[in-house]
Amino acid sequence: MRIGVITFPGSLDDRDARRAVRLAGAEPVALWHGSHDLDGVDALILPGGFSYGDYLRCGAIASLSPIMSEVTDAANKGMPVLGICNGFQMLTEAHLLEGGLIRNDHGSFICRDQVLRVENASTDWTSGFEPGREITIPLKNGEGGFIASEETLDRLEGEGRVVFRYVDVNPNGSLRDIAGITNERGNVVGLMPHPEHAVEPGFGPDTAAAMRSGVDGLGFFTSVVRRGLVEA
Ligand SMILES: NC(=O)CC[C@H](N)C(=O)O
Repeated sequence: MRIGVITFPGSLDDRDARRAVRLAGAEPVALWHGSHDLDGVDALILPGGFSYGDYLRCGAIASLSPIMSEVTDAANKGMPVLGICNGFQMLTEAHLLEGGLIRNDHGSFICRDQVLRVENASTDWTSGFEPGREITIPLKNGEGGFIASEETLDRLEGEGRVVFRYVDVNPNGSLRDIAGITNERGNVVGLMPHPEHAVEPGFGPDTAAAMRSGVDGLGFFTSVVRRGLVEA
């Protein structure tokens, strides 16, 4: 399986995403935002970072990059697409996911190890987790507050499209503690915390629970690889 990781001007975590893909047993493919060529990949990752210096709104300018028309077509045809942090912001700006991300309610950038509950373990990127499993992965952002209308929130909840919820602490004022969501089909997933930074023991979060595994983020990448192999 070949998984494309798109680099935008100001991307930061594209390299770690490619490393996570490799550790999960797939081939990472570096893609450039200014291209219209997805190079025949089987899945896509929009990585974290500070695309276009976070001007206007985080992810707003990157969502208009040339490659986003191909990303949109591929997503609508069912290709697995994962947006991590800045990538999640781009997916909402591109209307591939609902809602939006606003400035953290406390007004500051936050960087911490964050516990999440996997609420939906049937998406392309979470099928390897048991439903309800709690995982710890890093969180680092300035605009992580998830918002949507009450009607949209009710629909997301009713359709099981809240994929991750913050546990213990709501770090940014996200409505209903939502950390990540999916589209109707379950192939497009976006979340604020960073699974690609928790894929190797000794390099991820240093809380006691996370130290026991250190690889809570790897399941995102192995989930899509396993699904790809099953469907191949
Ligand atoms: N880690 C990230 O991707 C950060 C996203 C964005 N620049 C923010 O601060 O919200």
